[in-house]
Amino acid sequence: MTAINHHKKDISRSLQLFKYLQPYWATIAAGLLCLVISSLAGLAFPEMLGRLIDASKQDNMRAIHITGLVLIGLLTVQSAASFFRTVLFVKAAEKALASLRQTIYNHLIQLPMHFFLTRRVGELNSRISSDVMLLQETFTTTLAEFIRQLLTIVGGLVFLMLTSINLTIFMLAILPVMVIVAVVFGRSIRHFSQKVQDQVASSSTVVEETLQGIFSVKAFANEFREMKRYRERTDEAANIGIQNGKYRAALSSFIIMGIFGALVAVIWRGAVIGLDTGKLFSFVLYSVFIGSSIGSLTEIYASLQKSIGATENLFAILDEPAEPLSPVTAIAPEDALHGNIRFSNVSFSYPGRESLPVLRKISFQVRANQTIALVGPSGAGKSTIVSLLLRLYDTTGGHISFDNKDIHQFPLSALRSQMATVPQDVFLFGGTILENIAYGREDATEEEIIEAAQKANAWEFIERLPLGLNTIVGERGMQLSGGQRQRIAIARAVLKQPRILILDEATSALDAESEKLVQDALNKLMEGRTSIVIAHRLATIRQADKIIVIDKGSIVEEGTHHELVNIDEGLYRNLCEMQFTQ
Ligand SMILES: Nc1ncnc2c1ncn2[C@@H]1O[C@H](COP(=O)(O)OP(=O)(O)OP(=O)(O)O)[C@@H](O)[C@H]1O
Repeated sequence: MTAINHHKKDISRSLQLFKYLQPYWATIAAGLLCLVISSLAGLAFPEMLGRLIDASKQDNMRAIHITGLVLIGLLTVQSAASFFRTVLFVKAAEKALASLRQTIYNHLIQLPMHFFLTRRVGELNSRISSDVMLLQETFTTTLAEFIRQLLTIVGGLVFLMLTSINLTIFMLAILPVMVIVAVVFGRSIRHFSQKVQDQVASSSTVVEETLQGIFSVKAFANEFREMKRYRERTDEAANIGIQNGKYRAALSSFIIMGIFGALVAVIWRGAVIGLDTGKLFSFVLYSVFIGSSIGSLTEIYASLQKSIGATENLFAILDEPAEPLSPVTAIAPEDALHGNIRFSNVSFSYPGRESLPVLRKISFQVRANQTIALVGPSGAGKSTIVSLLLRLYDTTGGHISFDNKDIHQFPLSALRSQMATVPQDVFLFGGTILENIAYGREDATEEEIIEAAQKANAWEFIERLPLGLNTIVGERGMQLSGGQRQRIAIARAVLKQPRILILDEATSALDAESEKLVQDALNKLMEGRTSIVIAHRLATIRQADKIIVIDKGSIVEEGTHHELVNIDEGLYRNLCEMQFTQ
């Protein structure tokens, strides 16, 4: 019962797909018309061939020529119609699928962070590419084929009935049965071939493993054990292969006996009831058409099933609730941040890991334009505090407020657009340096970008590159050093002019020169705005207005550098001693 309901839901889902095709209904209607014309022309073909044969038997030259011309005309119509059918269907399908891809991607990118915690990027990517590709196949080919085969079957049957009802019934009793058996048989053989391939793959794993680990094989004198293992796997593959060969042989015998036998039976029967040669000829041709159409229908059914599955996957993404985002053009005065932040008894655990509290009743306050540093051992929860500040996740307890206004009262996009982060691992997109800096503010002019690069101490290395700002970075371009990447991220932040700046210090040590350049750039950037620094190297945060020491999700110490180093046995003092005595 539930399976049936599920199936119904899938189908109604698939019908929703037609919404994307709707804007192109005129193109599709024209395509359908071409499809009907080409199918009808195809259907008339055996009939005309039969007439040609009859005419030649009667030595009627005039009829021979006319029928020949009609046949050529039919072919011309059919080829032209099938040309336009393909062009029109592809056009409608491509446009509809592009809009489906856009809808899915637009939704996906607006989903909250926790959605991405449980999904793999590869899986999501394959939904947008291969699942949509499957639908492409369906819309451009499968559906058209489905209609064409149906028309062929129905139209073919009409022609057959007109020729001889008696023989039609005889044919229907045997041919479709044979075709369906052959197709089902063929499909199960394909499944079986998959098994053979799996077995072969498993035997080659033995070869790969043992050759890669040849040292261990020899060191443990395990050659004979491996030989036995390989023999077992290959023998098994051979057995399955032999079994598969038997099935395949049986299938070809079946096709010869069953399908050709059925055709012979039809011809025999036709001869018995005394059908004209031409009529018999077209009868057999129609029977072949119908037989192959029935065969393709089962294939089409399988492929439609796959498309329904793909649709289900795609719509599952659309079912996820998105974040309430909106394009930010200007910040409304009431949404403008002044830079005061307050955490009151904030607790948090990551979605799906509710039993593991990551933050426990954290309370602290930052006043506008202050710099505070978050310090603590790895895994203490520092990055998590930053994620909550950006409202990438919602707290599970307590409140966060900006300028005494609850975080939820700010439109999400407006809130995030007033903060900038310089992360530990700076992610650069595969474009130019210019584009990467402009990620901070899309409408920035080249002068502003250069100015930002100068403030970030990035300009001097950019200037020295042959292509300057137009140097391509990333995988297919130039690889930048850690310090250079950070300065690009700082330039992004400079361009954005955020009210609140979040710095996640790089843990990997930079050389002294880059370190100084990065630090100088950061110091300039931090002026006149609220800054939150996740500090790994404690030497850089002595000037912070406040240092918050976090351990296992709780605040354990809080104060200036001077206050904290004076706490006997304090965690901060301990961390400092460890770093400075190294
Ligand atoms: N996406 C996540 N899902 C589940 N648990 C997470 C996730 N991210 C972090 N955690 C857990 O939350 C805890 C705090 O992590 P967080 O990244 O905030 O620590 P951190 O203090 O920034 O550490 P580090 O200095 O190593 O960056 C860790 O125990 C971590 O395992």
